[in-house]
Amino acid sequence: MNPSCKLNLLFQDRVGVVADISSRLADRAMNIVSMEVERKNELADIYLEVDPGSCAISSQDILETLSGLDGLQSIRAIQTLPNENRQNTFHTVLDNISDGIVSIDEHGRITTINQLARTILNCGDKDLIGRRFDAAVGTETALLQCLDGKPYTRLRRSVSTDKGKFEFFTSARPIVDSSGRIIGAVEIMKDLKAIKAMVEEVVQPEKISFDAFVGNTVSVKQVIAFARKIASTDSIVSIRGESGTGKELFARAIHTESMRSGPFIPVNCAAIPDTLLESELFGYESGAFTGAEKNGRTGLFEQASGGTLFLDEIGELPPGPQAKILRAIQEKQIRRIGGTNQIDVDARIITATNRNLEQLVEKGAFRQDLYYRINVLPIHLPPLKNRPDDIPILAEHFLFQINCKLGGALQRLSEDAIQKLVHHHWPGNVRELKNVIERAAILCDQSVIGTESILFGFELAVHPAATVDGMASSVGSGHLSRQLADLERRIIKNALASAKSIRQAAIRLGISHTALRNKIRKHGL
Ligand SMILES: Nc1ncnc2c1ncn2[C@@H]1O[C@H](COP(=O)(O)OP(=O)(O)OP(=O)(O)O)[C@@H](O)[C@H]1O
Repeated sequence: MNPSCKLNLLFQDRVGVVADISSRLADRAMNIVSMEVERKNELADIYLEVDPGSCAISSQDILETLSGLDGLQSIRAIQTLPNENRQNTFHTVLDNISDGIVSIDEHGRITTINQLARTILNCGDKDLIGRRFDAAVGTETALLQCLDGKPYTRLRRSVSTDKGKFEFFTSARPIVDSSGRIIGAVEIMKDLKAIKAMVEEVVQPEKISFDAFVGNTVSVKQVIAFARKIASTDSIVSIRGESGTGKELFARAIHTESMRSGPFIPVNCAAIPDTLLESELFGYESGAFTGAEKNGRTGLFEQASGGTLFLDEIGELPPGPQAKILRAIQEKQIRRIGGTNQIDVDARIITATNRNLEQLVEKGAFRQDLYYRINVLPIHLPPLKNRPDDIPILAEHFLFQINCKLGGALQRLSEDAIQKLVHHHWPGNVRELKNVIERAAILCDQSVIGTESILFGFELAVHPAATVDGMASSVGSGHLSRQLADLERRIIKNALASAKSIRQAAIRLGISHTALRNKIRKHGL
């Protein structure tokens, strides 16, 4: 069979151009496979695909056949017609999106199906276009019911395919023409594994970048710009700011941006008992002291080598460790307790404190030489009350995170609720805001969170419904079973919000993992 020939002809626009082309080709027994006409000003741009039929006609013959036509300005052979290009682009886009998509016409015949939908529906590379959906795919027929005007949203399905088991959420909508008549339906499938990975990335991103540090005010933008500049250096950074202003988050972002290959090791200097501080920081050799691990232990300085050691609450360090840390920073070497060798450590140091280090130095509670050593690149994180414009976006950010974690519908804050947040003085800074929003999301079962669910610390004592204990005392009206179900839902929501995983929440609630999963499903959480 001879290959088809594709041409682009440019004509002075006139009546009968298309008819003339058709009749010339018909006279020579050549068939038009497709023709596209684009009118531009006085010109007609015509794209043509011709099947030369069984006769041995070359593309040169076709060019000659059409060359004498009235008004023809140019004629050239082309590789693809515009519609083919559009189709190719459409299929490439469709195959590269992360949802499975299949559409059918009004008779239930497949009109589009992308690569992911083929995988999920286990139909490989079969030619499916034009085939009845139920005959071709055979898994379920809900999409066909959509042709009767029955859409569905997020139905959970699972199928076993030769590539393994697929669990997915599927939604479908009828396709209507301009008069409202149903002319087809489209189904969109979301792979559950991909959704879970995305939720994890949102709720607990592996790498914290400055994008995770939410804030649009000038002061925040300035500290981020400064931190970006110095992130890749080895200099010690000292982050100052009230409790809950995001010092650790910021330190993690600097570490990520520094591109150091080693780990980020956070140490809360105030949380480690004085007697253990040195062994934790510098490690020890075997048999260094009674109760020590048999094979000795690597300290946090060594663990952070090649990465970042984050010394949080450095202002709380007792004098002994202060001197040793100073030496380790200056010499870039440590000696394990009970050891004789100096060990090289290449850890970038970031310190943080909410204390006034200058006052501590004055009082003699913090070594002056250590103060000067760590105060090379100070960064001050502003308290939340000084940047009220950031409150709404931070609140939306935390609400989105908790909604993703709880898995229910996305909520939003009412304008009054936002005003209540903006007018609070935030002694606990961003951490307090995060807690307030999480509590509101748990307390409120509506899609819009109002002021009554925005409760600050001082309001909790007088608002019984804000605690799980209080929930039981907030007796409403309605059948007991309904009220109990409502209470159960709130308790589960609460447990899920405060636990790291469903398994952990189940342990806290004293029920099995499966029982909790069933209840989560029952309550649509
Ligand atoms: N700008 C921000 N954007 C997003 N989340 C933030 C921001 N600031 C703080 N957070 C969140 O608030 C919580 C408290 O932040 P973080 O622990 O970093 O504060 P901190 O200043 O180190 O507190 P502390 O001094 O008590 O140790 C964390 O959950 C953190 O992710």
